[in-house]
Amino acid sequence: MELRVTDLTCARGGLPLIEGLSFALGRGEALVLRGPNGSGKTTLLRTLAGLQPALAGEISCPPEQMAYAAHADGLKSTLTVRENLAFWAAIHGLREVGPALEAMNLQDLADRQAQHLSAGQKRRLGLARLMVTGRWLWVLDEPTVSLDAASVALFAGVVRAHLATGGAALLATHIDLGLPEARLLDLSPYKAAIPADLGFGGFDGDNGGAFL
Ligand SMILES: Nc1ncnc2c1ncn2[C@@H]1O[C@H](COP(=O)(O)OP(=O)(O)OP(=O)(O)O)[C@@H](O)[C@H]1O
Repeated sequence: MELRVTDLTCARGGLPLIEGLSFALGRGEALVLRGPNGSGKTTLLRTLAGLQPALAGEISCPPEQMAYAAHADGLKSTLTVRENLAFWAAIHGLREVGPALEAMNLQDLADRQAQHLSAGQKRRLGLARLMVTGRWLWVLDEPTVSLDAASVALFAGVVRAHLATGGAALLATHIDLGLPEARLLDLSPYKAAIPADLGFGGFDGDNGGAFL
């Protein structure tokens, strides 16, 4: 099983951002997306995860096989850390949350409500959630935001363990995760041409869609 993306075009706000993108990601592999702010990394991940349609191209793997972690952690604020994990585990037909608690160093916080966690602790819980989905393909958007160096290292270990058990990970990140085995995919060559029918100055891809 693998993720195969063929000749993909993605857009945000109605404007194509990436076009002609093809790559493959198999089990046991990690792929890190690279590209400057606004180059479309989040847009690509959202498209793969089925949150928005592709303008063109093919994605071989359905969103149901992916665990997507976006900027927002998607936590239930009044549930405890353990209850949050149990909630997600139940949705995915799993029961065991102990290894996920341990892997992201959450045991001492297991009975604390998510709303009372620090930003980094919330992020650790959001990442521990990946482990109770049972899904082979992790699609991760800036997973290390708010994490300290020790937690980044913990997370790299979790990803490595996932790869070792036949998983795969596609990540957008600006930092060095400490995963030297990961391949890099630079999105710069796939930058979409500005549609000619815009008819004026251009589009600044990094300012939220303001026209110059
Ligand atoms: N909801 C939205 N509506 C319209 N345009 C958007 C929206 N969200 C983002 N954009 C624009 O789409 C472009 C691509 O954004 P995207 O978030 O995919 O880039 P990115 O490569 O992930 O950036 P970063 O490295 O800053 O996280 C940017 O120009 C951005 O301003």
